[in-house]
Amino acid sequence: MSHPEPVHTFQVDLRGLVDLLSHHLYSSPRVYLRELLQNAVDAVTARQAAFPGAPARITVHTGGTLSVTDTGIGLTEADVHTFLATIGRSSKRTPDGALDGAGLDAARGEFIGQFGIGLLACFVVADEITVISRSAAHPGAPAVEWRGRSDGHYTIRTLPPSAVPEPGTTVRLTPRPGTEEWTAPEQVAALARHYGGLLRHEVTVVDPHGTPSRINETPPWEAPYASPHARREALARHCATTFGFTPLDTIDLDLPVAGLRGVAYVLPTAVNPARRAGHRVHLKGMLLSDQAPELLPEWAFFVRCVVDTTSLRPTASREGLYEDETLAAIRDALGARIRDWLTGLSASDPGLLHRFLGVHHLAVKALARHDDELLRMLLPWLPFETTDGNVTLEEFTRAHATVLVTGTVEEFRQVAPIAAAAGLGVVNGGYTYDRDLVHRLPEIRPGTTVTDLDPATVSAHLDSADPSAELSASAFLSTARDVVGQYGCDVVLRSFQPVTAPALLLDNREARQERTRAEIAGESDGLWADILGALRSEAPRAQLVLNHLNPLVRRALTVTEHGLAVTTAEALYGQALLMTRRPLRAAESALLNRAFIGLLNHAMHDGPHDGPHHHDGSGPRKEA
Ligand SMILES: Nc1ncnc2c1ncn2[C@@H]1O[C@H](COP(=O)(O)OP(=O)(O)OP(=O)(O)O)[C@@H](O)[C@H]1O
Repeated sequence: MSHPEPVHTFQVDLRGLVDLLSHHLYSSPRVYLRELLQNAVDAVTARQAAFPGAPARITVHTGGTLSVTDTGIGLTEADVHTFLATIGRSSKRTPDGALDGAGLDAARGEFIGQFGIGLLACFVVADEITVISRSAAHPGAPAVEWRGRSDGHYTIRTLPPSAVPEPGTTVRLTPRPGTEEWTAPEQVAALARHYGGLLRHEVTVVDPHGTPSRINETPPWEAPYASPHARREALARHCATTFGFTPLDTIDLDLPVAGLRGVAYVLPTAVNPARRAGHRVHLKGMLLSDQAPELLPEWAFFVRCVVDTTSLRPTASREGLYEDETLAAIRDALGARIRDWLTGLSASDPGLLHRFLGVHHLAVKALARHDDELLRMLLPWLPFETTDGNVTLEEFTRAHATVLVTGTVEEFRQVAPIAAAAGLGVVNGGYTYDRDLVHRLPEIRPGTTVTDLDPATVSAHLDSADPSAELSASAFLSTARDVVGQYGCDVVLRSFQPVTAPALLLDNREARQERTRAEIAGESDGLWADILGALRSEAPRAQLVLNHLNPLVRRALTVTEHGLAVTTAEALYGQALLMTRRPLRAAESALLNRAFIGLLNHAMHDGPHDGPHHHDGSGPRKEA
């Protein structure tokens, strides 16, 4: 015979549970006021639903004892046992509504509370809470007084109706020694404004002298204004008091399906894209979080939002947004709104667009790389560093049918003046996103050509020296080719502006890599040398372009004494190296030193210096 096994119920250590919920769920004791306001709002909402036109007021009295009184639905004695005295039970969902069940979904439509634990937050600042209530739904029922203690015990007594003349609820608490700072009158007023500034029902805080202050106001995006200008000004002021900056512009956010309204303020200064901005999210007026980056897509880091919504879900601590499909959908929709604003600007307010891009171009560039439509609309407006200065691609392409892009900032710095003088249009592609973006220009402006700048392109655009000059320079050029050839570099003679530049070293990444490979291969032996040798590529070599217009070069071309020619070639190459602004390798620094000492020796009529010199007479000479 098997007996049915006895079923037990979990035993709950009330003190432990109350302590856990009240002290560890919330980040700061200050949330007690939010929970009290929230319960009052929900009670008023419930009464309004049952009795439209009933009074809807919430009053906070400050002083030694704090009380929050509402004209809400109130509680009968039975309600108190069921809802107030049962942790985790809430009147705001159906009894079988599990935390994500249907009952909860229904409740979310109207109420802010849902978990049935909010009141416990009061035990962070007080050891005892008193609730005095009279039901609006059962006006004949006696008023009831509930006293709950943080050790989990409570008492209930009924009061004569005269003790509580109007339906509604008052929650009263006296701070525990040490927590008075959270219930001090100014603190309570500040907290009430912080959390309840956008509540829809009248909220008043009364100071110990009996002076009332109205706490809540119509959200500034909903208030009526005399003109669009007045509205803009009011919103700018709201942004300044809320976030501490005057916005470049204000974007209205309105998603009726999500019961969401609010504004996005455009930051007037650049911010670090990696630091996502915190947005203020209100739930049915009550502030849920003032640090919610998850409200917007990552790319929208140039705005700060304030929104009020009916559809987002809070986490149990009410300090964050519950990451669900609704939040994801809202994020996408708000992202689309901000993007529309941006694309609309080019038509509606180009001046503002320019100012915006002046500050946030990096954000837009990051965004445009993944968004074809945005790219099409904004690429022509984006500023780039070019040989024509800091201009938009629109202006730039008017002057240059072919757009050359450098791969690095250094390349641009070195080549830009010479390329510009030769009539070439070069864009600095060395900054984040720029090279990628410029390469997409032909998609938007058919007929435009975009090419990576390589040494051959530049030297092809420089005028050749006339043949007779080339001929008379051939002896020096040959020596120079031997000398500079050791560094994987060719030498050519051209005429280019500015005349002050003696030489230009055109180098690109592949050429540099090939030199590194050759260098390592030269130093290693055995297997490594073979492998590296096999990797030898036909990468373009660097080019030292000597400027035939430059007086120093003209003088160098006349040097006939071999030792001096070698030293001069080294000096010219060294100077061009310095102009590339890239760090010198050890061999290059050594070359520079050697060249200077060599020149010095010659100047002192010492003749060629006699230290170890691997070019001495060893290079293939073309003439005696
Ligand atoms: N001011 C009030 N007027 C009427 N009923 C109230 C009031 N305050 C609390 N209650 C009742 O007590 C219950 C428990 O309140 P509590 O704040 O602990 O949880 P909740 O508001 O339901 O949910 P949450 O944990 O999300 O705040 C409420 O569901 C409500 O029925």
